Amino acid sequence: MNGCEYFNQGLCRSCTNLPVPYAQQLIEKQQACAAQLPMVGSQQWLPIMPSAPFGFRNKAKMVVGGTWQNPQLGIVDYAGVAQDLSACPLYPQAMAQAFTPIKDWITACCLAPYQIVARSGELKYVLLTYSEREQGLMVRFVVRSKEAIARMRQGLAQLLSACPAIQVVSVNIQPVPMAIVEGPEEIILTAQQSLTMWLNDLPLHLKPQSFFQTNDAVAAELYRQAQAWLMQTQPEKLWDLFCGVGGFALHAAQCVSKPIIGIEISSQAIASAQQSAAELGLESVTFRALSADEFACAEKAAVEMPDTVIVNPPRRGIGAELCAFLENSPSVQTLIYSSCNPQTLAKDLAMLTSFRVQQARVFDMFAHTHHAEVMVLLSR
Ligand SMILES: C[S@@+](CC[C@H](N)C(=O)[O-])C[C@H]1O[C@@H](n2cnc3c(N)ncnc32)[C@H](O)[C@@H]1O
Repeated sequence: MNGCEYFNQGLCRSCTNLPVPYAQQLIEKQQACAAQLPMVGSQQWLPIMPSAPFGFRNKAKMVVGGTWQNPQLGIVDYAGVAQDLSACPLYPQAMAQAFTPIKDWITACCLAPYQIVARSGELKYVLLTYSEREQGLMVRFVVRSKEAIARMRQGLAQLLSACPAIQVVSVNIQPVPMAIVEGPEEIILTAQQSLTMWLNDLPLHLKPQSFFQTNDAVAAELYRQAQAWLMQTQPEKLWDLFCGVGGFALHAAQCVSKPIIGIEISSQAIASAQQSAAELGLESVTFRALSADEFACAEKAAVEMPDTVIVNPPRRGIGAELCAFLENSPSVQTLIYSSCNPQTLAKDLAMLTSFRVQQARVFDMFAHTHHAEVMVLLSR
């Protein structure tokens, strides 16, 4: 027995490591990361940050299957057969409690689940995010077209009264019959436009399309670790590249009173980060919506360079251009690289030949899977 009936009955295999006792999973994950990152010496690894074994995911990505009269939220196989995963133990109870009212509402609005093979139906995914401190939910419905939006607007009050934890409801339009989860257009139905996530007592305002770390407790420790390293190195000027809604930059501003610039490609995420900075009265932090590569190359010609850079890129890593930029920017003495993909981290570190690893730590953001978040402190 491992705490998940779906796994035990062979109905879901997403948590591939579930049969391995959690303490052993941590040992194996640490070993796998160390093997992928030979540039980190054995003495440089700090103890792995564990996750709670269950109830830790602050977001759920549910494929919608079944029929509008009897919708299923979970996974759908290639033959179109749906497996409901509403009782997945990775979700906090408050999130799990929302699934029934959401299903009832799908029925009330006659939202037909999208059929991949027939290319019929409307509703593709339900995406949920839970804020523990607010005890609030953001619910996004990914649909094929705008056909059902009027019905959804009309029924909104019914959904909010059936599940008062829901604070933000939006509809994402994804017309393309491909595996991409969401499309560029998002229509927010509620007056409230963002959900406030709290980490280490900092408010981070999450809008529907912005990125947020999956596991609150582990993310909070990730940001505290970055703070601890910054306290040691005492930066004079800091950049946070790929800053999202500002997690690293806002935490850095708690312990560094020098100028901090956060850069992120999503203007929505930047608006959220600016809102947090204003609420916290942080005048030393500025945020700009730009591609990190473009910003770095333009700034090099234009203004003062930083001595410290934090990077937290998507799975592809920072890539050759940004590595070359950091290599060729002698003012950059300290680099903190947080990665959700040890493979691309290893590739990037191999290009950063002027930097040496000082410390590294694995964060078990994605328990029961082979995925790992690794953060590394480097100095020139
Ligand atoms: C792994 S997330 C990290 C977000 C943030 N650091 C955090 O802790 O939540 C990566 C972020 O990079 C952003 N991004 C993707 N490509 C980018 C680019 N070329 N330049 C700047 N930001 C980019 C994404 O929108 C996303 O918010």
